Amino acid sequence: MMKKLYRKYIYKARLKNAFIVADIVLTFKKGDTTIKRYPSIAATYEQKDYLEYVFYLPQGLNPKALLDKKYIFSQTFGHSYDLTGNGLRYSLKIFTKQADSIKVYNDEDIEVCLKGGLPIVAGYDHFNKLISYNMVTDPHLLIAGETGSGKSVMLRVILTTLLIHKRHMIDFYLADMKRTEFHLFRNCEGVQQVITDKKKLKKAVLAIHKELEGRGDLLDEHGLEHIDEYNKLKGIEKKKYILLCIDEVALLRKEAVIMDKIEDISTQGRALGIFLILSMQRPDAKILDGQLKSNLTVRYAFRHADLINSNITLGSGNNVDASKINKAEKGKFYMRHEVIKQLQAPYLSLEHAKELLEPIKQVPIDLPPEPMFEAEITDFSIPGEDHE
Ligand SMILES: Nc1ncnc2c1ncn2[C@@H]1O[C@H](COP(=O)(O)OP(=O)(O)OP(=O)(O)O)[C@@H](O)[C@H]1O
Repeated sequence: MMKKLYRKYIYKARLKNAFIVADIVLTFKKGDTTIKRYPSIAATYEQKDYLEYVFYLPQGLNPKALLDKKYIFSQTFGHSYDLTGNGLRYSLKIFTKQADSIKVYNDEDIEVCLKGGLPIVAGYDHFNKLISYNMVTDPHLLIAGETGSGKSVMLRVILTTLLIHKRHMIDFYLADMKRTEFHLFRNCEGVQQVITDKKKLKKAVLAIHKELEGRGDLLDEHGLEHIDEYNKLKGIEKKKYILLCIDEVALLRKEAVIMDKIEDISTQGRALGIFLILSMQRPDAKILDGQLKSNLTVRYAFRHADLINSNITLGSGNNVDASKINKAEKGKFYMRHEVIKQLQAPYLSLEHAKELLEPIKQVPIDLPPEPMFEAEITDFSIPGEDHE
């Protein structure tokens, strides 16, 4: 009993000290006296995997004073924490146990992610909840991390999930610049092209860019703002979403035309239903310079080489360092979405993915190659479109 009380005292003292050090305080004058009110710690609960604090901000203290200084929690307790609250009452959970290192991809958890939009799977949080987000609202994703940190498995998870559950909504263009992974998706329904060389990629990117411009014109003509609105019109041919996924985009750093068009897609793709997933080992400041980087609003940072690289991917000043992820912690990453969270990617082996994709494999037909990308570079039409 005594021990427990003492522990609670120590816990409270640590959090109180954090408030003092970060100056999370309401200061006001009463007569000649300056009064300081720190948040009041109402309770501490020791749970199996975490320690929870409940605290209240003093009335009159802008919650921004707390949220701007959240860094103090990672400085005091490490990165495994979760802060939630309503402007007055807050819960701060400090996780004492790391989540299990392997979470096998399973239908039950994926099912929960499938409601609404285009679900992009991320990973398990501290509550063992599989987090995902909607690509229609957050259209472009960057995945970065050192070799062997889990990027390819992550892409396998994302693409397999989309192919199995949402292929009727998307045309997939998958560019595998390392020629290692995407053969898995060849001949799957929905996959328009698996591309492994720069020349073909250039044609594909130019064609997608042409489609981007065409869709822009269509929206202008109809006075609409989003391709989803266009698709609700009667008597039109619906436009599917287009997903361009490029593994190891850094190999394209000298390809000015490709990079230029990709930047355009990143700027205009949201409204036009054309989305990007780009992955790279080392976050390349040149490639990620300027517009493209700011348009890749969702970022997954697996283990990075150092803090400088981590800052390129996640942004600086957030007190998160993806180089601190241990080499043995495969599939662990920071997701930058609305906030930065540490997650554990589901593990999907190649064999398991093959098994899942088997029912949607089409028998390859020995026909001449797709006209869209094999034709002369002047032919930028998208298959399935009507042409005069
Ligand atoms: N989510 C995960 N859970 C458990 N283990 C994983 C996970 N992701 C990857 N691994 C393990 O790490 C190994 C390397 O992963 P992966 O091939 O995805 O790395 P990578 O970042 O793509 O590397 P490279 O850039 O060299 O291709 C996998 O073969 C697997 O054993």
